[in-house]
This record gives sequence, C-alpha cells and structure tokens, in this order.
Amino acid sequence: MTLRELRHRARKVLGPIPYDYVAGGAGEERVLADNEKAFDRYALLPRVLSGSETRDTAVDLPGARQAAPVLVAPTAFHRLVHRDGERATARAAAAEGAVLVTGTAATTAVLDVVAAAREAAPRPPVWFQLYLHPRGEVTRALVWRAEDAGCTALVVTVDSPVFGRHTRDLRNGFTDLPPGFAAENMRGLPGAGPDALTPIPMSPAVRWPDLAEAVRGTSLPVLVKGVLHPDDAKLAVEHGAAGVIVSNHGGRQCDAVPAAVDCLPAVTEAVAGRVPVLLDGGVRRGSDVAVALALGASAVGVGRPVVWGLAAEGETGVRRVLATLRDEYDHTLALCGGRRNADLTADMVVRNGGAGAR
Ligand SMILES: Cc1cc2nc3c(=O)[nH]c(=O)nc-3n(C[C@H](O)[C@H](O)[C@H](O)COP(=O)(O)O)c2cc1C
Ligand SMILES: CC(C)CC(=O)C(=O)O
Repeated sequence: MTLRELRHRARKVLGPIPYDYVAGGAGEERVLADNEKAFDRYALLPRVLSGSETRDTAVDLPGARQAAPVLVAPTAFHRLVHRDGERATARAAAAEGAVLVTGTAATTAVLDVVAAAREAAPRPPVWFQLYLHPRGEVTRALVWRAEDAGCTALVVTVDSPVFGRHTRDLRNGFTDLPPGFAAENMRGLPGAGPDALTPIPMSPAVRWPDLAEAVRGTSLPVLVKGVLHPDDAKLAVEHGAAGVIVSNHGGRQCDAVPAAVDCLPAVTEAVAGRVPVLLDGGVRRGSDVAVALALGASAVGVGRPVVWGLAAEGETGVRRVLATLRDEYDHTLALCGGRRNADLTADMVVRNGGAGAR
C-alpha cells in the first residue's frame, strides 16, 4: 500500500472537518501542492557498481540515533483522528526506531507521550516542539515540562509569528476542539484556552535573542524549525541551534513561499556542515527521502502521512508509514549504488527533464 492509498483510507474513516484540518493548507493551498510537486522536478542520477549487499541507513541526530533518516514531524491533536492519539503514534515511532516530535499542541501530555514510547523501546528518542513566547516564563514552563518528561531535544518553530489562514477550517467554522479534547501541555499556561484550535500564544514580537535565551535555558539541544532563507539558517546556528529544519509548515503558513525542497540547497550551503540540516514538506516516497539527503539533508520529517496512518489503522498504520518509507528509501539507496546515506551526493540529483539541466 502506498502512502497515497493510506490517505484515501483515512478520508473514509474521518469526518470532513478533521480531514480538512489535516489535509488543508493556507490561502489557495499553492504551497501545499507545490511541496509534493517539487519532488517530481528532481531526478536521481545513480552511480553503478559501487553498492553493497548490506546497507547502513542509520543516522545520528541531536539526542537521537535513528534506524533511518525519517522522523515524525510535529502535528497537532492526534486524538482528533484516532482514540489512542499520540500514545499510538509514540509507540509506533519508538518501535520503528524513529524520532517522534511531539508538541505543545498534542492532545496528550508530553509525560504520557514519552511513557507510551517507553512501552515500545527502552530509550526512545522523543523531541518536544514549542513556539517561543515573548513572556519568557511561558517558554520556560513548556521547556521544563519537556525536560521533566524525558525528551531528548527541543524543536522551536519559528515560521509562525501569526497563525496561518487555513482556508478549509475558516470555511468549516472550525475554531475550537470538540468537547473532551485539549492541548494538554497548555494547561495552566496563558493562551486562548487549551480547547481552542490555536491554543498557543504566537507572537510576532518574538526575536532572535528569545531563541538565544531558550538555548541558554536548557541543557537539551535545540533545533530551529521553519527556516527557508539561508541567512536565517546562519543566524540560527549563530544563536546556538543544534540543527536547522527547512520547512514551510506543510504549506499552512505563508502561501507564497517556495517548496521546502527547493530551499534546501541554499540552506545546506549556508550552514556548511556546522549542524545537521533537516527538511519536511511533501515527502511521500523513499525516493523523495533520497533526493533530500543528496541535496544536503541529514534526515526528513513526515507530517500528514503519519496522521493518515494513525487515522486509518492506529499504531499499526503509523508503523506501516515509517516502515514503508524506510524500505523504499533503502531500495532507492541500493538502486543508486549507495551503501550509506552519505553516498548520496548533490551531483546525483538533476532537474527532471535532462541531466544537462542541472
Ligand atoms: C495537521 C497538522 C498539524 C500540524 N501541527 C504542527 C504543530 O503543532 N507544530 C509545528 O511546528 N508544525 C505543525 N505542523 C507542520 C508539520 O510539522 C510539518 O512541517 C508539515 O506537516 C510537513 O509537511 P507534510 O505534511 O507534507 O509532511 C502541522 C501540520 C499538519 C498537517
Ligand atoms: C495548534 C497549531 C499551532 C497547530 C499547527 O501548527 C497547524 O495546524 O499547522
């Protein structure tokens, strides 16, 4: 079953409002569509007679060693799509040896998410995603909850000075979570209330010194998510980021930005190997993973496919998504004459339509 088929199955089991919440993007959904289409604009140029019967797809990331270069990007409100919610996602990611990025907008408290992951693996890598708050004590409270739970890294999302205008949610009048659901990590903290669709106080007043303060205030590595401009990637490193995640939030913030993968080469060049560069947005096949790695990513995140897997089949569905991507990626690596991730290099990616068009 391909990840696209899993989406169709999810659509059958979900009501139209939660389906639209997950599937949708901002504005006219141009960026949402382009994230996937962009991968069709790249082709792989394999090397031959250089492979191996055994391949090593493992990757070392801040606070995590993963079996494959694919991690679970933070997506909000898993209990909206499956009764087991984030607990199921956590068990699945841990069982597959993948980082789970849980987040402030989870419908399960981070302590319970990490506990569920530990049911499947002794030391599962769980990262915690948060937005910086202009009031430092709110940020510190969230960081403390993540540290206390046993998360091994933090992910600070910086592409949301204001919340994106999600066309489908606006049309559906979807502004609050249904009764019985809440952003559990926001309990007791200032915001719109944990049951609001945007329970997180986003602020355009947040600036680089706030990031530096957050980095200083934790012993955990801090990755910065939502970087597209190469100069911002440099600033992130200068302000202490342990990793940079190239992302346009799955097309849910500004609907006029480039596809995530199109921003990757310039960011990779700007970071110049000082910290790992990751990418999310539009990754749907093992060959997409290979293209991203060849263009400089250490690993990729997947958002919607994981939610479709969870909606369609719970823990089993999430495992299926991660296992499928790992298997397809390993197969692509073999077809490209590679033994390990680092064997995929920028000269092996061409613009689709001809090797001469690079
Ligand atoms: C339903 C949904 C909820 C999301 N919630 C968050 C969030 O709470 N925090 C965050 O940083 N990114 C969030 N994202 C963005 C994802 O982390 C990621 O950037 C994006 O989904 C990647 O694109 P993909 O869905 O094409 O894989 C969300 C995305 C979706 C689809
Ligand atoms: C609660 C929101 C902040 C989740 C989000 O980032 C999104 O829906 O794209």
